[in-house]
Amino acid sequence: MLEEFKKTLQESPIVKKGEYSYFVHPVSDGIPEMKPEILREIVEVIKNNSDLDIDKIVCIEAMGIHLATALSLETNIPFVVIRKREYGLPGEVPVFQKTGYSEQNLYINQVNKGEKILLIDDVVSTGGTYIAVIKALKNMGVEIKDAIAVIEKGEGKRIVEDETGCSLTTIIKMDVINNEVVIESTIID
Ligand SMILES: O=P(O)(O)OC[C@H]1O[C@H](OP(=O)(O)OP(=O)(O)O)[C@H](O)[C@@H]1O
Ligand SMILES: Nc1nc2[nH]cnc2c(=O)[nH]1
Repeated sequence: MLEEFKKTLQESPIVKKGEYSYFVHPVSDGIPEMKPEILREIVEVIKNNSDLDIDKIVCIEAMGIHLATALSLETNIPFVVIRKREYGLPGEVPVFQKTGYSEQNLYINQVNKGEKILLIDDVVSTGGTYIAVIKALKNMGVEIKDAIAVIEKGEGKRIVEDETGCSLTTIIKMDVINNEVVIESTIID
């Protein structure tokens, strides 16, 4: 279980974004090509480790979308996308997202007070994205039953949990050391 995911992650090219060492992997970038078995394994692990008594899956553009799609097809639970585009629809909530290499606004639409959700994204690294999104969803009165970041890079999980009080499930913990991906643990170890 997770063998192909671990192997491909270890083979990730590393590119520099300023000082930031950015790994490139199908789960987090859509390149190199995604092997369907990696997605299947991720969905299986999420199903086994989540409360699926929820109203919807909520993912973050762009690289949460294929994960939410795969999970939705497998569970029959609908999903919505927190977009990078502003729509100006009634109730839209803007969220300022700052990562290790970028900053921009995200926009939450069609997630309602009192709804139970599973939040999913591909990576947690500095924690900037999850902290901003979780705080906004909590302020909106949304019940986050599970928050999942498939790949945990560095200390992102702890940072998010300390800052939001919301527990974050991650499937693979890794870091980039001396220009290479080092896998530290997986959820099934
Ligand atoms: O923990 P953080 O440091 O905040 O990093 C995590 C975020 O970075 C990536 O998003 P990015 O903004 O690169 O967008 P993408 O999904 O469109 O690639 C990733 O999808 C997370 O949303
Ligand atoms: N693909 C990818 N996404 C990220 N999101 C935050 N950090 C990273 C990274 O190093 N690689």
